[in-house]
Amino acid sequence: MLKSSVRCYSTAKPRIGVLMLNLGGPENSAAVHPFLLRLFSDRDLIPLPFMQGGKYNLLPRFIAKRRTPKIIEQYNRIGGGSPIKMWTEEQGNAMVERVAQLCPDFEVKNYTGFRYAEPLTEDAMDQMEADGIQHCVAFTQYPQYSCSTTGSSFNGMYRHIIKRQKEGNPFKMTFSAIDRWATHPLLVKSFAELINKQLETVEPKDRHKVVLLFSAHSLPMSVINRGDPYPQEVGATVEHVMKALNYSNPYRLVWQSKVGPSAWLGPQTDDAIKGLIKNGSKNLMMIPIAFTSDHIETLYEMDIEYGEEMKEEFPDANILRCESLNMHKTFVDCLSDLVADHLKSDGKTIQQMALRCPMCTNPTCGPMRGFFSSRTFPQNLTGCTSDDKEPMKSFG
Ligand SMILES: C=CC1=C(C)c2cc3[nH]c(cc4nc(cc5[nH]c(cc1n2)c(C)c5CCC(=O)O)C(CCC(=O)O)=C4C)c(C)c3C=C
Ligand code: FES
Ligand SMILES: [Fe+2]
Repeated sequence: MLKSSVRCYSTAKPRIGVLMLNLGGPENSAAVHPFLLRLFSDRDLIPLPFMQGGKYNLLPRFIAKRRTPKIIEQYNRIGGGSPIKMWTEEQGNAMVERVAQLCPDFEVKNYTGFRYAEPLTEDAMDQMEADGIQHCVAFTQYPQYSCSTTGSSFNGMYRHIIKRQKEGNPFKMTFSAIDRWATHPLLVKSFAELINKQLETVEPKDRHKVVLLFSAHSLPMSVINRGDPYPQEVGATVEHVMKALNYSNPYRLVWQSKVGPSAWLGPQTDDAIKGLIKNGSKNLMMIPIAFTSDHIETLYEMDIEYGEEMKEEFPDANILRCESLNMHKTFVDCLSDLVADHLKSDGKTIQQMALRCPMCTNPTCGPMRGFFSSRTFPQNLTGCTSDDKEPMKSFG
């Protein structure tokens, strides 16, 4: 629990901006191609061959253009676009309302910073500075850390900070980061509550037979073999949730959304569903364990591809899907607690941030990690005495 004993002596409240980082998604058909082009041009996500050529490299353009019609079709099936912006803004608004109660000594505003769709992270950072924000908390919306997701957003932020420095227009605001929260007790509680809610739709006699299929976005094996912490952190979330459920049901961790022909971490969610049904498990529940809201991966892939279409093939099967975290009350409390804890612990980031992947060869990862892991709040922001501060909790 948070103590309410932070004493502040400055009169004006420090202005904190919480930058909610995520991948983003296209809001309409016209936004699909620019989204995919940014995504396939990101070397922190996909180290394609011949990537050194920067804007002259044609491979991302070729892949994005070829993939666009198929992805437009998928977004059309879920209403024309991704709801990720709507959810991120609603979550952020509710979060700062609660943080205002938990941390009355700070003035806190939320911003959305997407990697591949608008509002872009770099633009959001510029906006924060223009709004007079004194300190930016880079708050990843991926609970489990991967260098291809949170790492990519942080690298992007770092490059933008350096760019403005070189242009002679450095940021005045300071930065700190919330980089991972895979085992935060309120995240775990949120999942347990939503799973129980879904289990209640099953007849009591069959409830304990439902196989809980925790499904996370997969990663290429090249990323796994580099030593990326994501699979371990996703596994940690799953184990904490199962413990909260008192291991009430059989369960497995499976991986979805493989892209392209290279090897990705498995088993794939669709193969696992088919295999389990063939092996006699008729009651299954998919749980999106690495996403904080609905978007194409839940609404199209899980609900349509693995839900509706699978039911045509296996009419006897009962394939459920646990609701996404979206605006679940306990989840909003989770986001608020993370930010409040960060502010009250003086923005100290955890040691984990300084550790690069054992096989990392990306020269931009080093400086970025050093930058964020060494950040603390400037004293004049909080005006608090040092013995008031609590150590930041680690939820990695
Ligand atoms: C934990 C979340 C995610 C990880 C890890 C991740 C890795 C990853 N993704 C791609 C390629 C694509 N991802 C796409 C969409 C997409 N990815 C995530 C999350 C993670 N990605 C989300 C939430 C979404 C949906 C966005 C929305 O609709 O709002 C896409 C675009 C869709 C498609 O073309 O299939 C691609 C491509 C790679 C290569 C990767 C790891 C290296
Ligand atoms: S890829 Fe993980 S630290 Fe560089
Ligand atoms: Fe993805």
